[in-house]
Amino acid sequence: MDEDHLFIASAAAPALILIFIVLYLRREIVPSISVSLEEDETNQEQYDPIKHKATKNKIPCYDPGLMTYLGNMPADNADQVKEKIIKGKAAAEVWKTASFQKRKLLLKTLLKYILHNQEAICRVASIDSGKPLVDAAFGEVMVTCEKIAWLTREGEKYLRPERRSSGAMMFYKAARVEYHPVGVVGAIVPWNYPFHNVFNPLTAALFAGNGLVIKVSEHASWSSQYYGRIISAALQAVGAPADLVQIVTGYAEAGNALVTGGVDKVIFVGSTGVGRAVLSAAATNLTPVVLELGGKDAFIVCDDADLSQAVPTALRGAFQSCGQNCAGAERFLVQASVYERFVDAAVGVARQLRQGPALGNSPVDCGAMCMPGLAEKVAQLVEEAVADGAKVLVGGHLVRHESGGQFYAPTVLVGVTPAMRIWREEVFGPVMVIVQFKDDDEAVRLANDCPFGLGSAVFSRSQRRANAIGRLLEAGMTSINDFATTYMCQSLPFGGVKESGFDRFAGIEGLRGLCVPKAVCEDRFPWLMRTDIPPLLQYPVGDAAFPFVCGLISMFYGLSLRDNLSGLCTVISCFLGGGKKAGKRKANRQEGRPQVS
Ligand SMILES: NC(=O)c1ccc[n+]([C@@H]2O[C@H](COP(=O)([O-])OP(=O)(O)OC[C@H]3O[C@@H](n4cnc5c(N)ncnc54)[C@H](O)[C@@H]3O)[C@@H](O)[C@H]2O)c1
Repeated sequence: MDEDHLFIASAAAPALILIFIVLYLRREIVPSISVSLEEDETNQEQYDPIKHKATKNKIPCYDPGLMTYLGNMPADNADQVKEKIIKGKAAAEVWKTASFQKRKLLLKTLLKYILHNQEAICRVASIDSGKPLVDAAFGEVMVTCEKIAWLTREGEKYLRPERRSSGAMMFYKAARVEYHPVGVVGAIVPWNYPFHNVFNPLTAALFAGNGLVIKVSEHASWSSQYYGRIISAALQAVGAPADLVQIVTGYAEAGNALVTGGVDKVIFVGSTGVGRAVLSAAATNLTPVVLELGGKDAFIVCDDADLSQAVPTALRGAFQSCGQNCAGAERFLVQASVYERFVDAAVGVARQLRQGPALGNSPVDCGAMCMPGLAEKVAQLVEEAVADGAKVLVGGHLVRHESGGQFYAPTVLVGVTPAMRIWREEVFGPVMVIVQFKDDDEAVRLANDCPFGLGSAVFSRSQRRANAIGRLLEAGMTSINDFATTYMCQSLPFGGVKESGFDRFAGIEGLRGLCVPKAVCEDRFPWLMRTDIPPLLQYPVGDAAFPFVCGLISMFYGLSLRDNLSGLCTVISCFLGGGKKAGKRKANRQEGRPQVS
């Protein structure tokens, strides 16, 4: 090395070390939290619906697969819910000024905990809902991690004030939208994904600067105590107000109190029937509501689809979490020429599915039905369809497991017609209904012949064809050559049309929906131009006021140059003539002289 190089190297080395030191000191330290799981250890007592009867104040909890009794959770009454809302409001007042850096730190603290405790989270969710660990890893943990990753990466960009055009007439004004937190969000969620259903509204609401009062389902309340401890620890670790998140456990009364108790926005995730009740209760205080309701998604397989891709995806769409997915595929529409092959392949796999308690002694593909009575409801829908001419190729019955758990067998059903109840009603269970179609028009007609419109999927080797079909589907979401991927792209809005609800949760739209979009307009060049009302428009207006305004309108909005120029001439002539008159009247007024008309 010559002397020059030696000199450069000796000068660069300290600079590099300095840069590393600065970067090291400036690195973000995400706090670690530790949360005890001991209190959630299950006992081995068998759940007994008579001995462990639900009461007004008490929710008995049990594992729907093993049927072990997990203990009771308190059922909040209306007053207790209102107290929680008040606490949440006070905390939200403090949190609304938290910097984006702090909000991100809170979310990253949660993410860090989740990543280091994936197994514990999946086990707790499996115990509470009956789903296998793999399904919990997908539907509870992975989507939550993606949501946090998106919020921390892109959320700030969409909540910062956004410039808007001010238009030709207002060229001298600067316009923008500011996104201010709504205050306290009230979320009411179902039982199907106990972990994700809590952390989904929580992460977005808190990131947008709000507090959250969340009511979990009476059918999956037990795990909420563990989530509550995670949330408290994370809030404390970043110095956020302790009361920022309030968890409500209870029945319909508690849900109703949350809707009517003064929250600033309601996110309701649940059935269409209860959604209607929530909407009508929210009308009392004119509280805005997002409704994320039921679904009965169509899954369309065209004759040119790659069946080796479509069939495994279809099976996951039908049997993930035992079909207890709002955006689960329920109606499989398959083109006639590939129908037999599709059915044979699906039946071949469905026959091999293992079912049982998620945390039992042997591995399972399908778990239990979380809600009591749901397995029987599914059985009734299938039996009725069979009585009307449908044919069960696999399953089609309740499963009597030694644990006594709530199981319905993974089922493949063909020969279903639109006249049957199972065609129109949400099953929310492991039933794959496969129907043939002739051509693309018929596929679209069948898919849209449904009161729901949440998700949808289209499979074709021609992406153009799949998109053409997808555009015609009455649904809030469409995945092309895949299933439910729109939800893994967390920048996309989630929500449906028709009886699947309205407004959007998740994505840019959902995040901004948790804010008040405040319109702000100010002078663009305050040092150069101020907005004064021209004298002839000041009260009392001058004689030329009307032609002046008409001239302005033609000048700015005329469709031809001639119109624009003619408007300009009118404005100038009014200004020169009428302006004087009005100016004189104004001067008279100011001097207390009588006005001359
Ligand atoms: N679109 C979505 O994002 C989405 C996601 C998951 C589940 N779901 C739907 O949820 C349904 C299954 O869940 P579920 O059986 O728990 O639904 P549900 O409507 O019975 O209950 C949902 C929640 O509402 C509460 N509730 C009941 N009555 C209430 C009232 N009068 N006022 C306020 N709250 C009340 C419940 O206690 C529960 O917490 C399915 O229809 C499914 O499609 C939709």
